[in-house]
Amino acid sequence: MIEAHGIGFHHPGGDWLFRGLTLTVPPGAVTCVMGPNGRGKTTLMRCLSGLLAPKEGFVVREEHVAHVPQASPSTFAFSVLDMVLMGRARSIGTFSRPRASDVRAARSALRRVGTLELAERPFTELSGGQRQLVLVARALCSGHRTLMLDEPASALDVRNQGALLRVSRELADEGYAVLMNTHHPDHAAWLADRAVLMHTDRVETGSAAELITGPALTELFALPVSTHTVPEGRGERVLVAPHYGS
Ligand SMILES: Nc1ncnc2c1ncn2[C@@H]1O[C@H](COP(=O)(O)OP(=O)(O)OP(=O)(O)O)[C@@H](O)[C@H]1O
Repeated sequence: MIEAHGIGFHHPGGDWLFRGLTLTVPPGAVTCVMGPNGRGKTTLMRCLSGLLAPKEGFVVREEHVAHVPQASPSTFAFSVLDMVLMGRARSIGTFSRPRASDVRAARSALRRVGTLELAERPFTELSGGQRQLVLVARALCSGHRTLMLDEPASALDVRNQGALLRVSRELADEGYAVLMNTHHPDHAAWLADRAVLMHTDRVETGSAAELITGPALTELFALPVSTHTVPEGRGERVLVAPHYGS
């Protein structure tokens, strides 16, 4: 659980990205943050996880946060398994060797995101999408029950996007607090229980069902967006259709 009380942030010499923002990232739910490029989604996530200190207000965290950054190249050719084991650095200790239970947890996290067969490969040789999935496994392996994922699907093919969405849903159903920045309103419509819409002039927070609507997304992205309800499984699914123009 994370609670932000009236937080605000601006970079040195920059305008306020948000001010007076109060929101909760509750356990047992997925909260999706959406907004245009450069609006401040990553900055907000870094304030919530403790990587940045807000310039006003304060954040209450019940426990450590597992943060999955936007996929970035790694300089050192660690094996994928070692990369995931780094998620357990706090429990392993700086100069100790991982225990068998740590290795089991790392392999289990890799299996959960469908990348166990990559365990012995050097992380530097993976594709962008494979790296993203391994970084999610590293967060899972940490044992922390608050997960923050910064655009985790940006390099994934549609099958792996589906796998990531299903794992995120399962984790929330198991009681994790999941916060996800996404450029895919369709993903948010499928996954989110709660939403944070970072409009140009304000930030809205609330239930996903109320906030993720055609008119709200049209305003958010300054582009016509419609939503369509279609049958899926035993329920219904909201499809989001941006109208890119001709
Ligand atoms: N270290 C920094 N110093 C100064 N300005 C910064 C710094 N980091 C980010 N910014 C600026 O803050 C604003 C918000 O950046 P941020 O990365 O939070 O946006 P975002 O919504 O996550 O963007 P995107 O969707 O493109 O990833 C941008 O205008 C960016 O240029």
